[in-house]
Amino acid sequence: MHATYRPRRLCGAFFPSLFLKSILLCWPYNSISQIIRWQYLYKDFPKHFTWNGSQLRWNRRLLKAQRDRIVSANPSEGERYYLRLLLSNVKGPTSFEDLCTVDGVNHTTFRKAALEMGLIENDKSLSQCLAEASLFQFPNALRRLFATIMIFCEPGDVRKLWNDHFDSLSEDHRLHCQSVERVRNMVLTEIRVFLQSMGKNLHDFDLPNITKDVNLRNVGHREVQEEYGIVVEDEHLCAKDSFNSDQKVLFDEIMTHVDNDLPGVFFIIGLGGTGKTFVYKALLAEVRSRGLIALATASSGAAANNMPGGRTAHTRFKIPINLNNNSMCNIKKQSKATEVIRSSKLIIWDEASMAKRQAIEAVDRTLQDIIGVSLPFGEKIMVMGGDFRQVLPVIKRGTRAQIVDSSLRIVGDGTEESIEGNFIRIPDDMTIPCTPRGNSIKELINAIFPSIQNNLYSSDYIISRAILSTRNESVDEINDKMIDIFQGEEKIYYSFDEAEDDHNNFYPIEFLNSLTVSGLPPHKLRLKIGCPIILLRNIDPSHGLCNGTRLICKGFQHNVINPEIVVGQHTGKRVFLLRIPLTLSEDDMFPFKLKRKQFPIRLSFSMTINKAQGQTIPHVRVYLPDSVFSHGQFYVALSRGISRENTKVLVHLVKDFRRDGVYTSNVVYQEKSAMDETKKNSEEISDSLLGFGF
Ligand SMILES: Nc1ncnc2c1ncn2[C@@H]1O[C@H](COP(=O)(O)OP(=O)(O)OP(=O)(O)O)[C@@H](O)[C@H]1O
Repeated sequence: MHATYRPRRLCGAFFPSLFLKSILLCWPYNSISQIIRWQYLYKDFPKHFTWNGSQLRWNRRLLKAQRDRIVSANPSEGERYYLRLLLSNVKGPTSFEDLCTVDGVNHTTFRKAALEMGLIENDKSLSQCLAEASLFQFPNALRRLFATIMIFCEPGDVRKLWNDHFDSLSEDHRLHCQSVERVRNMVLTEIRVFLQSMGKNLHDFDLPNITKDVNLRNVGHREVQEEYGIVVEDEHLCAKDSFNSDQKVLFDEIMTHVDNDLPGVFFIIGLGGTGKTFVYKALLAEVRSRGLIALATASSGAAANNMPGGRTAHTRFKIPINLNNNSMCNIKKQSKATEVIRSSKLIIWDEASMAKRQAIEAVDRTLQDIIGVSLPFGEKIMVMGGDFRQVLPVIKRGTRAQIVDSSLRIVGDGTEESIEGNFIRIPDDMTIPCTPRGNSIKELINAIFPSIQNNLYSSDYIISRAILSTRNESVDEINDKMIDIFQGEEKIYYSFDEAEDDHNNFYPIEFLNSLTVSGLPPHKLRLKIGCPIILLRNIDPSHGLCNGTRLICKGFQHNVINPEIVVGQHTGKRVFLLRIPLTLSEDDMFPFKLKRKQFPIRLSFSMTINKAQGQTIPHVRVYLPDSVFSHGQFYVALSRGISRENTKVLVHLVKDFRRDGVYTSNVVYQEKSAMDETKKNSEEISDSLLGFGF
């Protein structure tokens, strides 16, 4: 891309002593008001204004906007690079002094200003992150944060971090214990537990040894102890008393297998909200109350969080990311993970319909191998469940045939009357009238977040509503508008992006920053106290931090965020999050590998339909500027709410499709797969909630 105005003027800001009449130097004297200036970045200014050299002033550009860019600068160029970075991020600066002023403090160098603004990474960010987190005084969460840093951030000097922050890490224990050695052992033991839950150990890092075990629960196989230690809730134990007939048949059948030590594989299929999770919880409680191990797993973190002791199937079985038809899970026969699986009486896998067929087959093969029995799932009692009307396994840019091949089964019954192929009519009482794009978003927001200013600090209010849409662009647009409306102190976190192995600087930072990538957080993350966020990675699944966990931001500092978990079994827990390096597992979108260091979260006033799968959201608005594009999306969107009255849809009308009423095109795959053949030979329990065993 080339600049279309003369470089002498563009470069003025880079060489102020040579070219005095640059934008920055002229702004104080020209007629453009401050309000207008604040709307534009330096690089965008020539798109909207032209420079009149004789009058030494900027005038509004009357002709079509010009394409432009600031000449590039390399980090090795020092101040020139940092000036460019500031100009690319600060809107409407009036002078160089103004550009270097952050929170009222004037900095003497561009680098210092960029650092204070969070535009460049601080060498001491990890230490600062721990220091800032200690101000919130949640020592247990601080120890988890320490473990998270060890796992995700590859700190250079672990021992120094430990020494520098030992006082804060041990603050609560020191109140009750005089012995420094015992306190150190207690802190290290807890950190060891957190590390182990994330698949690492204390001796993987340069940390002191535990000289004496202070926690008996950790003797022997910790994972096994942990499963035995899961508290059985009375509510779940008594759930069977309110079962409907289908649930009762299922529960009794599965418990007969448990009681008589019979192997069995069951698949529970039911529409969203028909009580599958209700049955899983009752089964888990019943088996655990007998002193046996029942493992709760699910394909998504959100569903795993809905069951006590729930883990994602990927974490529990260590399913490889890149799967083929012969894959095995990464579990060693002598490992603790194997011991837990061997000791279990029952395994539940919720949302198995969302898992890739190859993942389930890998678990089947692995269980047969580690248990040493060549029967399905090594003769374990395996209860899988799901709803094939919902979103199927995600195959990036996969064809319909590839998606079908990766799925266990497709049950798009497609009973809804459709016209012109796949258009279905949305009931009138569920539609919101469509207005031009900008207005419709405004109306959606007003409809679902009425009186938001009176509810800024009500987590229940905020978390019980969301706008769902198909694509990230719409979701980001809504979230941007919402965070504008949301009142309160704002914090902006910029990501630190790099193209791995790009030694020739082919991909400038500015370009990397501009990329919006599904599955990665934004470059510019705007947060306010009380705003809802959703986690994009499995950080610490056993403590509720899974991909899909919803949280509310309760506090922030420069390098750390302190949110509260607001859904699932860990509701109410305060945690710490920090910037971690993130890449995409299957990154074939760019000819380079994008590495983005950012808090692994997005705002969740609005989220994609796929991200909402497994979540229950009482007030839902579905925004469809374009129609859904994959099997089950529309069904998932409509089944997130808990009532028809509180679920409404706004569809942008399709050109050339003129009919009374609101129509949208739906995608339903009706192919049959191998699983259907199996089902034909098995006993169906009911249409609404069916299970089968073999
Ligand atoms: N027999 C029952 N008695 C009382 N409440 C029930 C019963 N069955 C289900 N529920 C309630 O109905 C709601 C929906 O049930 P549940 O979450 O188990 O459905 P689901 O099939 O797992 O839904 P999804 O597929 O969306 O996850 C829950 O609030 C649950 O407590």
